[in-house]
Amino acid sequence: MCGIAAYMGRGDHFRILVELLLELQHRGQEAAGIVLFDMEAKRFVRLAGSGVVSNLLLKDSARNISIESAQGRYYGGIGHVRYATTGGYWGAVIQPIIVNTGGLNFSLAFNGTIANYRLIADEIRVKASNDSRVLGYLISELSREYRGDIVEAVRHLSEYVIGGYSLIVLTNEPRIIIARDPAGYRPLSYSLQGEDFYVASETAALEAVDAGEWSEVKSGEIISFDGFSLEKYMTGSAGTPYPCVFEYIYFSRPDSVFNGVSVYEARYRMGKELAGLINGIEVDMVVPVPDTGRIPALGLSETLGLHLEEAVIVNKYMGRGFITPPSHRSMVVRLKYNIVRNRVIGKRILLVEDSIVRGTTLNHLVSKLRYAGASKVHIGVVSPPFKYPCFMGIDIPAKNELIAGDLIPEEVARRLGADSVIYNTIEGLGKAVGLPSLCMACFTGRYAFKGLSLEDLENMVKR
Ligand SMILES: O=P(O)(O)OC[C@H]1O[C@H](OP(=O)(O)OP(=O)(O)O)[C@H](O)[C@@H]1O
Ligand SMILES: NC(=O)CC[C@H](N)C(=O)O
Ligand code: SF4
Repeated sequence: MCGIAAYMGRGDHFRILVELLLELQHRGQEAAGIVLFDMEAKRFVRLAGSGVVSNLLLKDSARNISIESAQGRYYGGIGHVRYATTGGYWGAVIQPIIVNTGGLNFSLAFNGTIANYRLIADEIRVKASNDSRVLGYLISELSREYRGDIVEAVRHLSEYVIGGYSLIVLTNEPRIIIARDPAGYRPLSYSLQGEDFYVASETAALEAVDAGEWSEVKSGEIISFDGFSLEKYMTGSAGTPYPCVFEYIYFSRPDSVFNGVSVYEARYRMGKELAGLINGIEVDMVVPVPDTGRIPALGLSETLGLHLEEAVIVNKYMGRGFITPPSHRSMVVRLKYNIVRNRVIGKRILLVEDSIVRGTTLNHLVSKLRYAGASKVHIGVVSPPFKYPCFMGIDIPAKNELIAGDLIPEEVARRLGADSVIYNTIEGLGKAVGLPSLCMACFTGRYAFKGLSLEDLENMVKR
């Protein structure tokens, strides 16, 4: 799940984009990039590299760009933090990318997955090992069909794409175009203050940089800003929205609002829903798995009147384990948590977790709690069992990598070394979010792509 951002206005473009990306760092830690439009040279300037956003500031060219930006040389810019879902990890295909084909020159940053990118690449006869480049070429190809009109190209994108996307395009006019796919899987929000236009994946980022009153881009909506006027369009094929429920469970910041629903409140209610399913076990305390497990643990402990103990301490410099590439994931998770021993010795613990996907986190944590002296370790998890892969922007892997793929909760508990695992229900989760429709395909196996089975989608991604 990547983070995307944009700014066009009278302020210091580079500084504002760095700030927005820092506020979106939780959505991608593998690479970061910024593209600005240089008004004097009439060209794009790009600063990009592997790792977190602060690494960008250490690059040789960052100082110059920052000085020139403060002097007002740039007008319009976009940024990206990457968490890979296709192609290679870390620095492989860092966004924003720059597309320069057939007379069109623009930069693109996108959040999501284009599951059929290989098929599209064959069709439009381009070579690409990653979906972002193919998406760029497809927008370019479609724009040519519509006499260079990128908005019209984006309006028709969903007729070709299988997957999910929120995207930002910066043209060399310059103009910023932002869009969410018709299902609205991924978040995107903006704020227009006079002539200052701010865009960020999440509302919390806009609030944190004081961008003023924000709005969310609607599912299927396309917005274009040229520095003076803002125009809104709708994708031709806009249908039922299916926002990603995993944004509420884990991905988004709790201080964000997604489709008008506070992520904090949704997480709190998930904990309340789970509380109704805890019976037949005796516990002395509720212990959250930090960070994301904290708010559901609060909802659960307050509902059951149980003591909440922050007995798992997190090393925040390790980042997020789930979005760490496989080569480093186990090390990150092993070093990320430590236990406050005197708080858990001889205690019966109910560990509250937002999600169990591969089981990496709880494998480490349950054994650490046992070693620290906990007498019982039960696990309450506010999402239902993850059983199916995601093709819309989250690296939820093939069934055989999912711990609950083929196992019942008792077997999952045994694998993790826990006394029991209690999962939320699909109904309880839906009720906690409270929207009329949601994507929950990773729990149900029901994808919103007409006529395509799980097998078809898996084959599409593999080929
Ligand atoms: O079963 P797994 O495959 O380990 O995935 C699930 C875990 O990963 C996430 O934590 P993460 O460390 O990414 O982020 P957080 O600090 O925001 O909780 C999530 O909160 C779970 O703890
Ligand atoms: N998490 C994302 O949105 C990833 C974007 C794109 N699919 C990539 O892998 O680079
Ligand atoms: S399958 Fe799961 S992770 Fe993917 S978009 Fe749907 S709810 Fe989100």
